[in-house]
Amino acid sequence: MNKKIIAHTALKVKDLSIGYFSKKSTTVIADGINFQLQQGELAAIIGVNGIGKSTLLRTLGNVQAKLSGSIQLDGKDLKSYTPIEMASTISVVLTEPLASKNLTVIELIALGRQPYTNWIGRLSETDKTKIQEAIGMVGLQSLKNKKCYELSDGQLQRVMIARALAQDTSIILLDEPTSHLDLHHKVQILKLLKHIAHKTSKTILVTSHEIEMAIQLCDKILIMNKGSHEFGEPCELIQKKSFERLFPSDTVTFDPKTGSFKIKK
Ligand SMILES: Nc1ncnc2c1ncn2[C@@H]1O[C@H](COP(=O)(O)OP(=O)(O)OP(=O)(O)O)[C@@H](O)[C@H]1O
Repeated sequence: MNKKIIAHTALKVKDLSIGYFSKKSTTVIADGINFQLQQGELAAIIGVNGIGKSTLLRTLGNVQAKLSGSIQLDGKDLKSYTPIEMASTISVVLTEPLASKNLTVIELIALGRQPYTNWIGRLSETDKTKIQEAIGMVGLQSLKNKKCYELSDGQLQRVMIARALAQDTSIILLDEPTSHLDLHHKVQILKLLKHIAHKTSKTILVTSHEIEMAIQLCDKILIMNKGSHEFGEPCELIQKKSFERLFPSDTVTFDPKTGSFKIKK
C-alpha cells in the first residue's frame, strides 16, 4: 500500500512587523509579512538591497526581537520556546565573519552539537554520528582535518551548512549562503540545500540575490517589496508578474518565458 506522507507547517508567519528599537524610537523596516512553509521545502527571501531580508531572517531565528505579529515554529509560538528547545528546532547561519577560523573543520562542525552536549561539552556516540553524517552530506571528508583559515569561501560555506546540519534542527535559516561564490558553486550550494530539504524533510529558508536560481531551484519564494510582499511558488509569481515589479523597468526587465532578467540597453 502506498503511504502518503503529509507534510506539516514548519514555519508560519502572520502579520509580522520587523525593525529596530532604540531608546528614542522604533524603526519599522517591513510589515504585513505573511507566509508559511511546509516541512521539507526550500524557500528563498528575495528583494532589493536594504529591503529587510537579513532583518527578517534574524527575526525568524530569534536573533532579534520582532516588532509585532506572530511567528510559529512547528505549530508553536516562538515566544514559548526555551533557549534549548529553540536551539534544537532552528539553526541560523548568518553572514558575520567566523571568529573561530583557527578551529579545524570537524571541530567547527562539532559546535553544532552544543545544544545536546553536557556542560563539559563531551560528545556522545549520537553526537559523533550526527557530525559524520553532516560531513558526508556536504562532501567534506577530505577536508575535515584542515583548519578553517585554509579553506576557500565556497568550502567554508559548506562547513557552515554542515554545522547547521549537525545541529539537526527541523528548520535551517541561512543568510546569503551563496554570496562570494562563482556561478558553479552558487548552483552547487543551492542544489545541495534543495537535496537536503527534500531528502531529510528539513525546511530551509535562505536570503538571496540569485533570483533566477531561486526561480529554478526553490519550492517557494517570498518577494519583499516596499509596501507589500508576495509569496508563492516561482511559477505562480511569474504568472502574477511579481518579478517584473522588483526593479525599475528602465534598468532591467523580466522575461517570463525564460525566467530571467534582461538588461535594458
Ligand atoms: N542594527 C541595525 N540598526 C538599525 N537599522 C539597521 C540595523 N541593521 C540594518 N538596519 C537597516 O535595516 C534595513 C534593512 O537591512 P537588511 O540588512 O535587513 O536588508 P537586506 O535586504 O538584507 O539588504 P542587502 O540585500 O543589502 O543585504 C536597512 O535600511 C538597514 O540600514
